[in-house]
Amino acid sequence: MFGQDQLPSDERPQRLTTFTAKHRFPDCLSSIWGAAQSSACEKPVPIMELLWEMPAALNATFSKTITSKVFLTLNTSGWAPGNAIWGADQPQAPVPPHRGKTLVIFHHGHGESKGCPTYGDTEGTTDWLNEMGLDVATMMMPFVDCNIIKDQPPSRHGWFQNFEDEGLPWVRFFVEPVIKTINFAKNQLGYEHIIMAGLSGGGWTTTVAAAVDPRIELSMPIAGSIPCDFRHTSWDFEQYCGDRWANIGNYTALYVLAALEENRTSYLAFSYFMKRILAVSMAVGAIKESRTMSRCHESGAQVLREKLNICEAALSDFEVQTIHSEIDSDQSGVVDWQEFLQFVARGPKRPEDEAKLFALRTKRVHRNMRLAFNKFQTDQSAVQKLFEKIDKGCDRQRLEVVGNLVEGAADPDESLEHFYNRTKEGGGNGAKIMKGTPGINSLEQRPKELKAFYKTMDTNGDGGQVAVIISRIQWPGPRDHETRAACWSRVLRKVERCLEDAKAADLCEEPAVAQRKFQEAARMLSVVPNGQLRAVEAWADCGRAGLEASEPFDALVACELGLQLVPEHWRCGMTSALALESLGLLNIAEERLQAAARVARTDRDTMAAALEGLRRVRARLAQVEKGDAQVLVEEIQRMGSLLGDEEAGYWISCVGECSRTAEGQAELVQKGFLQHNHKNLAKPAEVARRASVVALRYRINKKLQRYLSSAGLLMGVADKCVLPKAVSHPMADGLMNHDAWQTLRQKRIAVVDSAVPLEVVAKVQMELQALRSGGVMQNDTNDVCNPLQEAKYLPFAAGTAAQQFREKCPTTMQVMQQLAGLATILEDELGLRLAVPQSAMAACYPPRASYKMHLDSYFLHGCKDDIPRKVTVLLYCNHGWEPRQGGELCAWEPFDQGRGVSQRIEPLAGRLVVFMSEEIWHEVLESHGDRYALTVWIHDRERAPLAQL
Ligand SMILES: O=C(O)CCC(=O)C(=O)O
Ligand SMILES: [Fe+2]
Repeated sequence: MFGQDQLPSDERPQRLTTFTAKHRFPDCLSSIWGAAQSSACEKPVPIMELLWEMPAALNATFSKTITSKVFLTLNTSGWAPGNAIWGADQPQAPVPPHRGKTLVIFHHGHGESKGCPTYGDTEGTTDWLNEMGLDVATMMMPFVDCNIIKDQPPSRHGWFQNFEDEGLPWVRFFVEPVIKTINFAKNQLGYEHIIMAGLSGGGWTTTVAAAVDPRIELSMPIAGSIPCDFRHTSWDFEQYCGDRWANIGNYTALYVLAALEENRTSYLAFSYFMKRILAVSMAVGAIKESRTMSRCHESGAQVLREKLNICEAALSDFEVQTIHSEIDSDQSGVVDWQEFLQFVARGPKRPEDEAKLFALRTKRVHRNMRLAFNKFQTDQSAVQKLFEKIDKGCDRQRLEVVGNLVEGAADPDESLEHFYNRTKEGGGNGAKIMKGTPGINSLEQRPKELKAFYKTMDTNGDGGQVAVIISRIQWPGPRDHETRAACWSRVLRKVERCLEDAKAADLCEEPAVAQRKFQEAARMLSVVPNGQLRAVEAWADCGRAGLEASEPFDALVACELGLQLVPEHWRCGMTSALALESLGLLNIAEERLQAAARVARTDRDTMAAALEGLRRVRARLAQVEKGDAQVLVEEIQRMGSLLGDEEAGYWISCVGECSRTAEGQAELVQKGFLQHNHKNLAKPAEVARRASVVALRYRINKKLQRYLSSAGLLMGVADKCVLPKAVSHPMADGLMNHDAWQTLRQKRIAVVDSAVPLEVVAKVQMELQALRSGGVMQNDTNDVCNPLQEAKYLPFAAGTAAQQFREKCPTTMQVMQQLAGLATILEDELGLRLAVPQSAMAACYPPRASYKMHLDSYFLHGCKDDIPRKVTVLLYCNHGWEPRQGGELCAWEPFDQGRGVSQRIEPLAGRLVVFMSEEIWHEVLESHGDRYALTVWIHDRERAPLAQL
């Protein structure tokens, strides 16, 4: 695979231009600061621009021409001999630059020159190299900085996931421009030596390029990668250690290849990653001496820093402690030889990581299957065949129900009768399927029997909802000629078997199996006549086993499902509190334990258990509040492992970086992760610890909401979606004009005034005010970033719940549907594949409420299971809003986390704001009035669960 004969041989770029750019030399600017006109530092620089074009096609949808620009600049020794280019000895008339023998390729990775004004030279590195007498080819990765293209994929490098999924090589799009540039430099321009250096993503590219192309004699990757064994947290798609190609070489092999031949050298500059390596070396050192290493006290870290002659910023106590605890797998506080060897040997692949990877793969397979199913459904006879298969000899009635459900948009709370009538009237695919389904018409003509059918489905006597039917589909119903009673006893036999298996697994200490079996039993028991009490018990056991299997999210969901059946169930309540405790959500755990203690008042033992839990959680809360370093580190680890390396790594490294400077600490306060009085603590590590706990807890809470929502316990977070065409709206077209679409494409955010007529907005506002005074909107006390906001997710698509709201707030419903109708147009205008959840958010920011700086989805920042929000659509409904009432929305430029300038958008009535949920950091400033808004989030179809089979 390696070696020049495998590399592309192109040596002529698709376009070659030369031009002279007025270039402002950064070095110069600083030396004349305040003294002269900055234009005095601008000099014409001759530049040769190469353009490489690579077609990257997967199929009709994923096809782009990837362009890579390379800027060749010659050494500027003519301008200034030596290093001090603006010194007194600068020649009056410069000697024209001449080409040397060595070309340095400097790769800027993700580049940050903001739109390429300085031929990609982000921070003057190219200048500096030129001044040193070197010729430089400056380049960067596809889709960034100078390589941004017209129909840029919004996910940037995440776009290559599609290639990864299909097993097609995509690393070439990053590396081949480098190789071709070397071809050009050597064969066309006659350079004799090639050096390559790069920063960050450029460091990564340097590592990969130097491994495959032996013509690179000297390579210097800076902060680009780290061996995967060190649990590297990547910042962008191409660098994931999970990618197939990275598994081949695990980076380490690539480093070796870069210096394999005698005449080749590679300097690796780890910078940021250095810390982890140092920490491990420290462990080795300590182990060599004493064979064990006790938890690193701060003084220990200090000794280490002194020995290595590095400062605290390079290796913080926090870092040392974190790595120590990572190695200390039994958490005894002491690392022994065994643990250390294990750590080094196992790299990132612990059994639980393997399991997670496996789950991810399974999810992917499921997603593909779902997509396949969607295609399948359009063919009526195929659907019928499918039913036959699912039905497997069960009664006709079930078959028809499946038919109804295929039509989608099933609201679990909708009454069966309403659901049946709606699908019948609904037209489209569902109606066709029903008409073609044998037996359905005959039932329709016999209303009495239809009613009887509803009744048989209403097993728990609460009126019969779609949810019951859905759960019934999950177990085998009565077979042909089987009586209903016989069917139930068959199900009960299955339940008993499940429970036996579960208990056996309990005895064998296989909690994951027990959890699954208890869950299966609980599901069946929930629909068996009079099964509720046993169902709750099974849910409680499922929760307990889930906790033992270290699956607190699942455990919590199980207990909540139990509590839905019997709200006062003590064991479910208690286990749910324990699950919250192990999630690190101590505040809610405390509330739950208080409630459990109240319920348990009559029973001494249970009361004692609740009080014991309460004492433990309160003590923990107090330690966290006090800032106890060890406790905070433990909480960070606990929540970090629940979030996964990638997401946790993102938040911990962001917070860690911010804690080091006053400016960064202010940003943490702005994001809601740091209390004012914790700024300027003696050590940045203390700030980092406190803020990391808050940030991780915030993300855990969000993750929990996704779990609850997927289990149908919470509306509005991970709702099932429908395809955009199912919610297209004739008036959506009028919301945005040509210019607005253009702005959205380019700036990733667009603001449209009077998108909805004022009289309509006034009605919406009145309806929302009425909802709010009816106590329908609620505040999430755990959302530290969004304090005091009150919100309600309104189902706007179908079902009885939507019916209810339609009666209460008809105009709001219409407007929400109109906003959701933007999805089809968004698909066309931005080339996206979208899906629309079936609810939207109505929110009120009362006085003092705000929303700290955030993204609406962190998918591109490592949180791969975040809500798949792609586009945020907001409509403000505040008649006569005045500037003194505050509440402006501040939005930064794409991917700018609040460092540059932001636009301030007042929440004026009828104003529509549309932006890319994963790209635009935004904040709502403190409101001084009751500020109303409607928000529809449009999801990425690839990752959204569709409301169909
Ligand atoms: O109401 C607004 O202006 C924005 C609210 C927001 O950012 C959100 O709910 O995610
Ligand atoms: Fe937001």
